[in-house]
Amino acid sequence: MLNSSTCFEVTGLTKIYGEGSAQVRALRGVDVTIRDGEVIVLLGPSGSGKSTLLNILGGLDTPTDGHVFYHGVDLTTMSDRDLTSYRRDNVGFVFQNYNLMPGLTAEENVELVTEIAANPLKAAEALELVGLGERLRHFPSELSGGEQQRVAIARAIAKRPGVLFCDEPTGALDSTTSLKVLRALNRVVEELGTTMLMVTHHQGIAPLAHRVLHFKDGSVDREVINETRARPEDIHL
Ligand SMILES: Nc1ncnc2c1ncn2[C@@H]1O[C@H](COP(=O)(O)OP(=O)(O)OP(=O)(O)O)[C@@H](O)[C@H]1O
Repeated sequence: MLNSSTCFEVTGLTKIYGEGSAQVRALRGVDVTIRDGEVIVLLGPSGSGKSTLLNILGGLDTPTDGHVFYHGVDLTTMSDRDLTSYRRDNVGFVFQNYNLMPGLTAEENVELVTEIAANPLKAAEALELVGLGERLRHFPSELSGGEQQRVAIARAIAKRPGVLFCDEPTGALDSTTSLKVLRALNRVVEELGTTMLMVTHHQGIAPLAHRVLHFKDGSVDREVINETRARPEDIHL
């Protein structure tokens, strides 16, 4: 297992959406500790709270109760302004939809982030890391779905975030393309040491994790530790 310090300490995390009869308990007192450099895969049925946990840890949403400490600092008591700084300085997000700017090239899409980051990779370096060093001047419409997702990954990691959150990053891709995207993510975590949390419906991705959290009804129902992480070359989707 990793010999590193605590990245996230999550205690009693509860999220209730809505009120009265429309109330949904998305998280029911989640306790989990995540270490720096860990790769975590979150699995579980639709609606079991995976994205809600990711969004709260990423500072995109706030809990109803409980605490999230990032390197010892409690996100749940931060002002909106501090939470914005936390997101800007520490967090990268990759979603199922690539959300690239259609009028900008791959390089320019990544530069949108590198221009405002403190110690970024060069956009070209970030694109090189995800295997798109030859596609800098291409527009999103000139790239395949998997290539567009890799631009989105380059954009997310160019600021060298401490944590990378991926919500169904391969959800819109076929298995061959998914493996290319997973290879790019794997290279990022290995070369930059980024902590990564990935929500997926694809059980076959689980061997890539140090630890797999199985969600059920807003809780972590079961946790599986992989003694050895598989490489993307070794899994079949
Ligand atoms: N903004 C919101 N308003 C109201 N309910 C919400 C909101 N976001 C999520 N929920 C509800 O909270 C519960 C948990 O949702 P969440 O998206 O975390 O699940 P999930 O495990 O990520 O599901 P999926 O695999 O389908 O993405 C669901 O019942 C969902 O409908």
